[in-house]
Amino acid sequence: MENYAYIAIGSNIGDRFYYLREAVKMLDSHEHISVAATSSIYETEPVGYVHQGKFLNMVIKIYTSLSPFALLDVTQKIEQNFGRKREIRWGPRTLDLDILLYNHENIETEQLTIPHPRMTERAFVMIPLLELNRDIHIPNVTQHLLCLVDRLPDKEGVRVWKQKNGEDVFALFES
Ligand SMILES: Nc1ncnc2c1ncn2[C@@H]1O[C@H](COP(=O)(O)OP(=O)(O)OP(=O)(O)O)[C@@H](O)[C@H]1O
Ligand SMILES: Nc1nc2c(c(=O)[nH]1)N=C(CO)CN2
Repeated sequence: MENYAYIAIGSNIGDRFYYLREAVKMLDSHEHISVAATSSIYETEPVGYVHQGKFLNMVIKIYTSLSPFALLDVTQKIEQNFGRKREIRWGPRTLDLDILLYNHENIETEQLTIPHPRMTERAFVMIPLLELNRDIHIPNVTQHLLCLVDRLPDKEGVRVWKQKNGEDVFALFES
């Protein structure tokens, strides 16, 4: 599994914790994906379309032998598996998986953009990402990421909901 990727996971309908856990389990059970690290889980105020419930958000790091497009196919199938409906842009969803980074690649196609185009504007993504790797480098971003996050307007709405517990990927889910 020669490639790494960071994936943001969000849910704001139903049993949000269940959806996050199942998404991580389904990714890890794929023969070409191995989950290497999970952030804490954060409860976050909705951004964009604000008339919806709070989200649970987290970021994970994976290793994979899949191409970025094959990985997108897997994440979209997992979303569909949990009955995600796309009704309102940035609206409520049982499960949302965004590929943030794939190695150090820049990809710009209609189907897939990496780095994820809105990731640096979103504290609900950047705070868990920096928890996993404070020294992470995002292609084409020259600003210091901690300064960047400090200026994000949604930062106050991001609170730890379940602290990461130990090094085991699934330790988080056992308590
Ligand atoms: N890096 C990426 N990760 C996931 N999907 C992506 C990415 N880049 C482009 N897409 C495309 O975005 C499309 C719409 O995604 P989606 O409906 O999840 O958007 P959203 O979650 O409502 O908004 P946002 O993209 O701002 O998070 C997907 O069908 C997918 O093809
Ligand atoms: N707090 C929060 N707000 C959002 C989220 C999300 O995951 N968390 N996802 C969105 C669309 O991708 C739009 N707004």
